[in-house]
Amino acid sequence: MNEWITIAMPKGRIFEEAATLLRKANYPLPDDFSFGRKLIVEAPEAGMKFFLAKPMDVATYVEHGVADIGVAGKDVLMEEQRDVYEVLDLNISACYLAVAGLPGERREQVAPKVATKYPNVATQYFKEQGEQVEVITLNGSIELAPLIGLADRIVDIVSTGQTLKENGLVELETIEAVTSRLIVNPVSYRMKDQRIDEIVERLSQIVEGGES
Ligand SMILES: Nc1ncnc2c1ncn2[C@@H]1O[C@H](COP(=O)(O)OP(=O)(O)OP(=O)(O)O)[C@@H](O)[C@H]1O
Ligand SMILES: O=P(O)(O)OC[C@H]1O[C@H](OP(=O)(O)OP(=O)(O)O)[C@H](O)[C@@H]1O
Repeated sequence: MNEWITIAMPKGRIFEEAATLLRKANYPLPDDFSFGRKLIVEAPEAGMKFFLAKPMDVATYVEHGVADIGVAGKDVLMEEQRDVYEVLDLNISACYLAVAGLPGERREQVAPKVATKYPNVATQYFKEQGEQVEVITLNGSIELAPLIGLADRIVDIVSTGQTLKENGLVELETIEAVTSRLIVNPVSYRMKDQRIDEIVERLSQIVEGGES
């Protein structure tokens, strides 16, 4: 067998779509690939070892080289700014980052509070807009912040818009489109270039063929 490739997979909503891509690319994945409570699964025939990580942590594992490659949302890559190569847009888990708030929020307010799971993205965005804000970092349920008076606006992921709608919030500005990306550790790319190129090629055929 060739050398092993270690892959960091994100738990949660991206996982199934990424697993479907791998299956379509004909990688023989083991029966326990749904992981359950297991965190590491091997696919010996494919020469691949997978581990399951929090989506926000995938780029950290890849940067440190404990994973050769990984699947991460563009939102995570923008927030984390890790030293990894972003080699392929997998075109899955599409959503976007946006600014939202209560309807009629006074935009001229001095240094409004902005709640978000993406403090770096929010800070950078408002700096580019020339607007002074106070960023408050939360770990989830971001839409709650303006409803209970913690923040004036939020920066968060929007997909269907359902969460904003059900909580009476409105989108104010779009920041960036988000899809999941294949990322690679720079040293792994040098040491295992043939194997990684083959994976990128097989996955890109599925993505470009509109099969993802
Ligand atoms: N509503 C959504 N629709 C589509 N993609 C989304 C949505 N929300 C997030 N994503 C994408 O999926 C990735 C993972 O989101 P997910 O909600 O599974 O994990 P998380 O919220 O970061 O982690 P956790 O819920 O475990 O704290 C995000 O980084 C983003 O790229
Ligand atoms: O536009 P929608 O389709 O409603 O999706 C957007 C919601 O999905 C994500 O939340 P998630 O489900 O990850 O929960 P969280 O609050 O724990 O981040 C995101 O943070 C929004 O709240």
